[in-house]
Amino acid sequence: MRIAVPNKGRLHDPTLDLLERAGLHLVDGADRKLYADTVDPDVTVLFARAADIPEYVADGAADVGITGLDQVMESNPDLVDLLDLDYGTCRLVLAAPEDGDIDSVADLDGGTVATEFPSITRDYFADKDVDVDVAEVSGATELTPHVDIADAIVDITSTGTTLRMNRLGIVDEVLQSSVRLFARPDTADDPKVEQIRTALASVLSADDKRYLMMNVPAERLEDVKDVIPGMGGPTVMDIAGQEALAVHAVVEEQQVFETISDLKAMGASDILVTEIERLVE
Ligand SMILES: Nc1ncnc2c1ncn2[C@@H]1O[C@H](COP(=O)(O)OP(=O)(O)OP(=O)(O)O)[C@@H](O)[C@H]1O
Ligand SMILES: O=P(O)(O)OC[C@H]1O[C@H](OP(=O)(O)OP(=O)(O)O)[C@H](O)[C@@H]1O
Repeated sequence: MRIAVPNKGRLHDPTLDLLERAGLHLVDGADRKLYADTVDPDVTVLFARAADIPEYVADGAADVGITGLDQVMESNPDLVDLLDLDYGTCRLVLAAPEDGDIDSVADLDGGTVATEFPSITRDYFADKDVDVDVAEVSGATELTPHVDIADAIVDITSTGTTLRMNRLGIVDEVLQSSVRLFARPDTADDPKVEQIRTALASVLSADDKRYLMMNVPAERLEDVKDVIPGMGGPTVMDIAGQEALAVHAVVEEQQVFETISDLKAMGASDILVTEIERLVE
């Protein structure tokens, strides 16, 4: 099983972090290599450009890939999106000069749009029934409307800084993107692919949860159970030679603060809150 991951750029580090947290540590992950083995003898990592990864998966050079949805949609929309990994979050937008006369998609009829995403852009305008020339560029897209190469652009934005700096305003949103785990339709159901999907999903599930451990007076157990919004109820254990019970539960991170106040009011003591590495649901 081969996983294609970004070899550089903003997606490289978070992707390797995620693999590591999922238990797929690289065993010889020196930078700038093409391949790396992982601790799982059946899983190899293939490093490739973020934009090339969908092609590698489609061609069979890799079995699954991790890259932005924008890259998948541009290269091969037939690939199967298995899991939203929740980073590399950005939007592909149609933008035009703020002081120009393009206020709507229809205003671009007969015009030119520059983009690094020609396929998505063509599909978008075909869908809107607006006739444009698409000029493919390989970077610095934001400059093109100011040098008369294009009337508008389709490009990535996240904070909006780049558009603002180039005095471009958003006309419409074309696609919301984030990093995905994806596969070919014929391998999407493979048990090993499912194993990788489960491992990555377990890291995401653990991210917004905390493990709570505490001692609870036996007579307050039912009250404590009521305030712990844990998954499937808490685990309750006797403590040798003591009246109190040990109670463990998984709770949503954003509920930890409130839950602890309630628990203390019920006499819970020695409350420990820890992070969870993985949670297989
Ligand atoms: N500003 C951003 N905020 C969040 N995600 C982004 C941003 N820009 C790009 N991305 C996501 O990261 C992916 C890769 O972008 P990045 O800029 O790291 O690669 P790249 O520069 O195209 O790589 P290469 O240099 O190999 O061509 C994009 O396809 C998109 O999904
Ligand atoms: O809305 P913002 O937060 O300003 O982000 C948007 C910018 O981020 C990306 O470029 P990046 O910084 O990765 O440079 P590159 O595409 O030249 O690698 C993208 O191509 C935009 O230009």
